Amino acid sequence: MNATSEFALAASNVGVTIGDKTILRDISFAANSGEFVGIIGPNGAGKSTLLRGLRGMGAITSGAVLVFGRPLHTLGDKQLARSIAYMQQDVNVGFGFNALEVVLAGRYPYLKWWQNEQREDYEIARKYMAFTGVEALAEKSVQQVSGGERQRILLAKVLAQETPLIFLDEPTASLDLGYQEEIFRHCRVICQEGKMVLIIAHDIKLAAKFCTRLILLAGGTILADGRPEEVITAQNLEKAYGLHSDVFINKVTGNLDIHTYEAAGTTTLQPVVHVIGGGGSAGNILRLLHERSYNLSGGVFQQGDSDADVAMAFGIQAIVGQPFCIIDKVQATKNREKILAADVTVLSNLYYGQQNLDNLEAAFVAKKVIIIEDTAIEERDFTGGKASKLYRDLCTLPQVTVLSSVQFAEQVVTGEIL
Ligand SMILES: Nc1ncnc2c1ncn2[C@@H]1O[C@H](COP(=O)(O)OP(=O)(O)OP(=O)(O)O)[C@@H](O)[C@H]1O
Repeated sequence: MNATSEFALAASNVGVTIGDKTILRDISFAANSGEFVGIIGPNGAGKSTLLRGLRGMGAITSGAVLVFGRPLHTLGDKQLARSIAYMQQDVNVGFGFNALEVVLAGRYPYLKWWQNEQREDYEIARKYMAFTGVEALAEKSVQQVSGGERQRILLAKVLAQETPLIFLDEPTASLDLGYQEEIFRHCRVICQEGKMVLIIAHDIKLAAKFCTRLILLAGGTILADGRPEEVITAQNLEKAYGLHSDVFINKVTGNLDIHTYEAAGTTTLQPVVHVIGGGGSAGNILRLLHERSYNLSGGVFQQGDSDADVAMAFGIQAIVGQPFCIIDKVQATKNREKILAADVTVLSNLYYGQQNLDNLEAAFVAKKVIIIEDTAIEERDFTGGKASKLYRDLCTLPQVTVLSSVQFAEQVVTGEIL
């Protein structure tokens, strides 16, 4: 079988119907050797049915599957077993077998019916047990190993089959975070060595971190297929899972991250709110209001400031200035335009220096102001008293309400304010 000239795996218009129920329809994709493909999607989307069908274990009722250019149904059992190794979900591991015997069973496609495993088979089994870190368990009964150890033994078995394609159906289910990451890391190495792995995963963030490509299944068909950042979008998550979310690159981890929330307030017309902040003082306010679907803007934040990052992650329009620079005329004007356009302006528990004093001055033009005060202004004033005076003047205006951040959050949730 030529492993270089054709796609390793190609499905065209694959469908599965059981009885009168259509479980899969119009599934088309092609994958190359070296690709680490994650299949994600909600419960009942058809992921396991697809994997079984692609392995020739469940009847495909329409379409075609090619393995290195050859129709799946033309491959004999042993040929198929030398092409695709498949780790099923919740597989029963034979009672009374030790770990080495389980892994050795992966060598069956290479043995004649009268043959026992040869020295080479033992060497191969031990090699993959060492790779997945279970070599020391070789003589141990598989009934006496932990869930994580069991999964790594089964992964070694699948690898010992030495196939160019490896299908894994939720191999990380019930594993702790450490073992989950380990399985994905092993798969990444295997793919870098030229195999193709198709893995069903429920942990989208983990799949996005390790897989080179994701296929999102929903309602029995492919909703999205591509690089993780192309597939994992708020729109796709809403369509597939009915989830309200924000998808962003986590600055701490550098990985794609998802913030999910229960949408509230979408049925009524929400007021326009402008949040004045900076230095991390506005992040919680922006998140709270964004989750409740307020029409938001923010500023003037500084580049690199976490308030600017929160606004960007949530797609909130923000005015952002240079770090350590005085708010310039353009930013000051834009800030006032947003304040004037807003029904309510929230002034966060900001610390003031000369460079951001204009944020406080700008609040005077607002129709209605909610000041968030967690710390006395004197402790936040690095302007020699200028900010404190302005702040006290602002507090005396009739359109101003002063609340702690806890009171503000409570009143937003109960709908008393805004
Ligand atoms: N043999 C069968 N007969 C009838 N319906 C079936 C059969 N096998 C699966 N289904 C149905 O097909 C749909 C897809 O099931 P499948 O197990 O492929 O989903 P899945 O995406 O793997 O789900 P999960 O994430 O819960 O494991 C489900 O609605 C399931 O009930």
